[in-house]
Amino acid sequence: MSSIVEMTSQRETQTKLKHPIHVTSEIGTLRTVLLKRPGKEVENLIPEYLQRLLFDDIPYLPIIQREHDYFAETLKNRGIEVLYLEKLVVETLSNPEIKRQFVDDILRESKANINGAREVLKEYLLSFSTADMVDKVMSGILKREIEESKKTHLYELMEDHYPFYLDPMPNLYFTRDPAASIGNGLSINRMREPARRRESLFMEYIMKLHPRFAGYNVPVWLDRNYEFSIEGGDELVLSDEVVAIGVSARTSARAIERLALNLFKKQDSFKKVVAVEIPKCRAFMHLDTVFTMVDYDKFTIHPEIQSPQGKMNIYILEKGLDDEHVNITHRTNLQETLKEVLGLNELILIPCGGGDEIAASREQWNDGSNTLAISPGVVVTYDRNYISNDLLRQHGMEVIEILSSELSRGRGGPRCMSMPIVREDLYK
Ligand SMILES: NC(=O)NCCC[C@H](N)C(=O)O
Repeated sequence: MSSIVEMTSQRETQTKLKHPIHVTSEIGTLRTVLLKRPGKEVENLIPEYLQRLLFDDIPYLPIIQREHDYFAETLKNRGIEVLYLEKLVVETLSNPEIKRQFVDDILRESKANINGAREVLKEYLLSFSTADMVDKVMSGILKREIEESKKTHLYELMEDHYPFYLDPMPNLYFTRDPAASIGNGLSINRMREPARRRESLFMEYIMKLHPRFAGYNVPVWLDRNYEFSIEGGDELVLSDEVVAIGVSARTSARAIERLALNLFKKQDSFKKVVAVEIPKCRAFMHLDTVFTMVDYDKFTIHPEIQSPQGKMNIYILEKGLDDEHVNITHRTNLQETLKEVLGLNELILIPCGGGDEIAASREQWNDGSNTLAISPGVVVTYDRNYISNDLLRQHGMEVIEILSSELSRGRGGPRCMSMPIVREDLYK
C-alpha cells in the first residue's frame, strides 16, 4: 500500500494536470493507464463454471502474470504511468469506516450466493488486512474457507454442490469494461453479465474516495445504477467531438442514448455519438473486439461485421431541441460515416487477418482487431496475430507486440486490458 507521502505526491501531480481524467481520443499519446494484474481469481476458474464466468479455458497463473507484467513494462518503457486497480482500491479503503461500508456493499451485490451467511462473511472479510480483504473479494470466497461450526444453512454444508460464497472475478484484468474515460469524466458502467456486475463498484469507490480523484468533481456521465447496460469495450472516443458506441450483446441502445444526452448537456465539446450495431455473439462481444482506431485516418476492422455488400446499421445522435431529446439519423456505410464525422477525405479500414476467411476468424477470436494505440500510429497488439500485425506494419504503423498465450484465453486483447486515464490532446 502507498504511503501518505506517495499519495500526496500523486495528488500534487494531479493538481498540475487540472483534470485527473482526460481522454479526448483513442490515439492521443497515452500518459496514464489503469491495469489489473491477474491474480488468484484466475485459479478459481473451474470447467463447470467457465461459461458463466466468461472464459473459454483456464489460464496458467504464473504465465498469465508474466505476460501481464511484460505488457505493463512495455507501457512503462514508453513513459506511460501505470496504475493498478488493486492498489487504488486498497488505498481507497484505508479508512476502517469506508472499509466496512465497502464490505457491506460487496456482500449485498453478491447476494445470489450468500443468502443467510452475510454476517459470517462480513466478520471473515473484516478479519483481514485491507490488502488481503481486497484480494479475497477479487479472488472469491470458497465455502470450505468458513469454519463448519459457523454454517447454519444446508446449502453451506453441501461442499460438492456449489463451491463459492463469493464468486471469483477473473475478468478484472479487462479494466476497459467496468468504466470508460470520456473527456474529463467517465461512465461507471452497469455491466450486462452478472459475472462482471460487481466490478464497477471498485471504480465508484475510487472516484468518490481516492485522493487522486476525490474532490475534483470528476463528472460521471452515466453511473452503475442506471438500469440499462453499457460496457467500456463498446465506448470509443474518436475525437474531442465524437464518441462511437457499439450496440452489442453487452451495450443497450437505451444506455447509449442516455449517455449521449448527458454528454451533450454537460461536456459541450461533444457533438456526436455514433451508435454502431454489431452482431450479438460471443466472439464479437464488444465493438473494440472488431474495430479499433490506430491512427488519425486508420482503423482495424473485422470484415464479418459488415454485410457482403459492406453495409451496417449506424445511427448518428446529435443534440436535439432540448436536453431530453437527440436527433437521430441513419447511415449504412462505416467508412463514409467515419469520414463524415471526423472531417476526413480519405480513411483506411485495415481488415483483421488480411481479410482471409480463416485467418480473419482465427485472429479476431484472439483479438487481432483489439489494438491499444499509445500515440497516433503506434499500437500494442498480441504477438500471436502475425497476419494482422504485418498488415498494420504495411500501413505504416509501429506495432509493439506483447506475449499472448495465456492472456488471450479470457477473450480480450491490449485495448480490453487497459483503461486510459489521461491521454494528450491531438493536434488539430
Ligand atoms: N473490451 C473487451 O472486449 N473486453 C474483453 C472482455 C472479456 C471477458 N471475458 C468478458 O466476456 O467480458
